[in-house]
Amino acid sequence: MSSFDAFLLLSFGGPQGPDEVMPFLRKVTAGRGIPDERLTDVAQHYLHYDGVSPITAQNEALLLALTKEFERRSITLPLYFGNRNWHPFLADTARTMAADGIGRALVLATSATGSYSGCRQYREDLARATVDLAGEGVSAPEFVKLRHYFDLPGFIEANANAVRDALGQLPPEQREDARLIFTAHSIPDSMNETAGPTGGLYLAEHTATARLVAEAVRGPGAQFDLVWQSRSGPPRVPWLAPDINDHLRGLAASGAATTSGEHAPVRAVVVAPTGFISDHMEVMWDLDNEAAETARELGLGFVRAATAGTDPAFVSGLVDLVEERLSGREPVSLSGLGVCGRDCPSTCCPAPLRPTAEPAAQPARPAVPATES
Ligand SMILES: CC1=C(CCC(=O)O)c2cc3nc(cc4[nH]c(cc5[nH]c(cc1n2)c(C)c5CCC(=O)O)c(CCC(=O)O)c4C)C(CCC(=O)O)=C3C
Ligand SMILES: [Fe+2]
Repeated sequence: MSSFDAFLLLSFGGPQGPDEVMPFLRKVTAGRGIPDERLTDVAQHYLHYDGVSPITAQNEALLLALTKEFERRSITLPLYFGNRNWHPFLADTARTMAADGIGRALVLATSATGSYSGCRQYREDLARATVDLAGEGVSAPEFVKLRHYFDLPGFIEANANAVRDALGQLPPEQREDARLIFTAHSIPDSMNETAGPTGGLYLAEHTATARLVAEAVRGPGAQFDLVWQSRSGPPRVPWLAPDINDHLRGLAASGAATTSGEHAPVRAVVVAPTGFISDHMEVMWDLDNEAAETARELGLGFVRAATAGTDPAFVSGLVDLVEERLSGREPVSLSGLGVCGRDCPSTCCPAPLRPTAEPAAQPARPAVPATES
């Protein structure tokens, strides 16, 4: 059994005012081949909310809820918070942890699934912070990233609660037939193809979450759609499709195939962003503004389900995940995909080739240790 002396919440980060929007976006997209028009577009999403991304406040709320749950269960690890792209930056947090005498920390990333963007890039961030601190003569803690939690019972329960609440907001006559649509962040097809030890893990994990939530709400074999949102990158590069807006148009035009093979008109949808653990900018802009507007134009009833956020079932599930590592308890996998993201081979989820980026603009990628138990 291994011992840990701290817990680190590791996230993406987001701007906290209008002046921070462009510097944040440049940092996120450096060397990524994202067209300038897309950057200007996304800047408008943030500026619409006075340049404040919701993600930092959401993470602070999660950290507070986790702190309380640690206390309730008498887990004495101190909790820290650091980000990849904005304050508090991971390297600063790691420096504080080192000064506090932390030797080994469990890390929870705010992405529940695998892929380069959702998993490996966080491992690289941890490795880079360690290298950066070593350059200052500081020895960073050893970081151990927790496994993926896309099928954690508490995550499924929190999302199922949210879908039930959303269905309850539809007019009674639309509830039973409302289409359950799950969304996650689109990624390039090629990133999905290389996700996980044998490929396709991003799609497999999001499909598992969607199925488990749909079945928790409507019973075994329940119908559901899994679609994608927030695509970026040049149009000629294929990303996971269909996009939520195209999907809504398709449903309105041709209806949905029922189990008996007929096409029934779709009158209402519940859209559950199970690919996000809290209300990120992508959820607020791409769903609450854009997709809601598409549905309105099509005359479709539309309710967006809440994200897991600080739902007590989710918070408790995350602390189960911590206790699993503290006590060596057997992991629970509801989906049958098994334990994902724990002992990753070094070839797992490789950084995508970015043909449009200047080689010099590529940040140096520190080696990621193959295993880390
Ligand atoms: C899989 C995935 C998650 C995981 C889900 C999770 O971890 O929750 C995620 C999270 C997030 N992505 C975020 C923001 C952005 N992502 C971008 C760009 C990209 N994301 C990608 C994928 C993902 N992204 C990809 C393949 C790109 C293309 C560039 C590249 O190959 O790296 C861009 C650039 C502009 C644009 O093109 O949109 C921005 C601003 C925020 C913060 C939101 C806030 O402020 O609330 C969060 C949590
Ligand atoms: Fe992103």
